[in-house]
Amino acid sequence: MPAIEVIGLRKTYRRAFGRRGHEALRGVDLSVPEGSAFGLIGPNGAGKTTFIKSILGIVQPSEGTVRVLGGSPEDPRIRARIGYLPERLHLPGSWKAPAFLATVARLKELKPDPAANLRLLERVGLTDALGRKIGGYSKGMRQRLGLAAALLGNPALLILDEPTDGIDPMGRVEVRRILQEEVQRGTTLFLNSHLLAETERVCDRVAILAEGKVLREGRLEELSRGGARWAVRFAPGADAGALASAGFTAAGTEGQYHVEAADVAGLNAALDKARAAGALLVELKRDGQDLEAVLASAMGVAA
Ligand SMILES: Nc1ncnc2c1ncn2[C@@H]1O[C@H](COP(=O)(O)OP(=O)(O)OP(=O)(O)O)[C@@H](O)[C@H]1O
Repeated sequence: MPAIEVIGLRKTYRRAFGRRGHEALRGVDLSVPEGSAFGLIGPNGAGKTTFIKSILGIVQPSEGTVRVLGGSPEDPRIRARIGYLPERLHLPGSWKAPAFLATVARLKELKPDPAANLRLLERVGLTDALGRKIGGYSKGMRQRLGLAAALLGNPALLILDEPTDGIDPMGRVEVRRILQEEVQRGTTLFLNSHLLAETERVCDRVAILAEGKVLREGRLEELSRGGARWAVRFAPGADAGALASAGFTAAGTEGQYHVEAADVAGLNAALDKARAAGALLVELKRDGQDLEAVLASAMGVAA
């Protein structure tokens, strides 16, 4: 069962006095596998936030069906299993973080657990700010608190709209680590981020949305064409003949090779053969397009 299943989703925002509305989503089909880390990318105004609000039942679709965790997003039992970080977070400025989390936990009908809430605030890096009023928080601190609120109650599905907006580079590393831990725990992650490098590092599947339509969708390595090819650097002195018979082709520069591998197991099998022949691995990277290039070429198709 997919964590999110959307078929034929359309959303037209109505305008006053019967004027023609704005079509933010124009027939979106999307299936997000359970346990995946799914990234939604696309230009400003593509409909990403509208899509997220539709799968949360905040925006009423004009057409189409939305199923989340096997049920309706309007079902309170389904909503209780979703953690959501909105793009624009409204926080009570005169409150402190522990009181805010306790209130969110109560709204989510969770058992009061102040110690668990404090651990969560520590996890998002807010321990030093516990005594401060939220109104004095920086943008990044507000985002961290929003993330803590989304993580309350170990949700089965995490939907995050620009989670690292305003967070400094080191903070982004921490947030990324938290998201990776959540995915390892089995949580499905649905991420909308303008930071493509972020999406690339965290997500295994990506959909490109533009002008209310999905232009491309799939596994990250499938989208970044050439994803089956890896660039490998071995320490000087590697046996070129042995490397060739293990499937490595020399790339010109000393020690630099390419290898084709359909999956991670195939890649490791080739590396095992190289190491068995005495070659020492120095560097390994995917030899494909990055997400920015994938997005640019998809947008070219759309133009
Ligand atoms: N409440 C609304 N009423 C009318 N139009 C809206 C409303 N919300 C969004 N829109 C319009 O729908 C389109 C899609 O907006 P949306 O916020 O979903 O895009 P987005 O991909 O999230 O953009 P961004 O990356 O800039 O946040 C835009 O043209 C926007 O102006």
